Amino acid sequence: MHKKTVIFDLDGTLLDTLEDLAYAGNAVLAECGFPQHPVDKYKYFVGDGMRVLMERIAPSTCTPEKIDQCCTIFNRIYGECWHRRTTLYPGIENMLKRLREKGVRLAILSNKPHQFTTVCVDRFFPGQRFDLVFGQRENVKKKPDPAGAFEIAAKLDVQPADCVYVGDTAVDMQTGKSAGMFTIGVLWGFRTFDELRENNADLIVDHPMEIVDHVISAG
Ligand SMILES: O=C(O)COP(=O)(O)O
Repeated sequence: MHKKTVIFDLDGTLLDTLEDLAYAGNAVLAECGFPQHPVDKYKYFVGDGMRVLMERIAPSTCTPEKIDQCCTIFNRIYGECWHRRTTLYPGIENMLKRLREKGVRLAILSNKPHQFTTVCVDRFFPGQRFDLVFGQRENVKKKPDPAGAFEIAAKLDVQPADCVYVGDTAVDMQTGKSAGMFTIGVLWGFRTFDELRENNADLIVDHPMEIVDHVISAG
């Protein structure tokens, strides 16, 4: 197998963004006078975009208008703290370097708001390592809809079947599968082996170099 394009999820796959996301989420709740959540719970709140994150962390009695207000506050607070505790997972830098050396094209497709996705990539992956970077954009259906994955394949002029989608959640596996891509689930992110397996991951890995091994069949 030599798949020439690899599309990555961002939060929980390339970047450990959990603490900054939880800090911002809890600061929104504090500002609204709502109860906060332990950081680890955010592993399950994150993954379906900012608005769903607000719906999950706020009390279920919140009106859509209140959720709008939470989104506005989150944008402000996360806009200040997004880089404070965020780091690359171990081995990511080397994996990307190896894939690049092998001529593999690299892209990112995240449900993180697009502007935050691009600032994170610029800051943590300087040097234009990616051919395309898409966060959640207006007028493009978010994951698990395959629209963004199809758009990347089309823009890079590759067949979806020649792409690999790498992520850490059910949403990621569903996205890759509905786009007709080979899916790799990673175990260093926010979710479990069982979640990835139940959502039809083609391969589940616990070290980034396993991605290189499986994308580049020989050498
Ligand atoms: O911000 C989110 O909801 C998730 O972002 P991700 O798609 O990069 O995991």
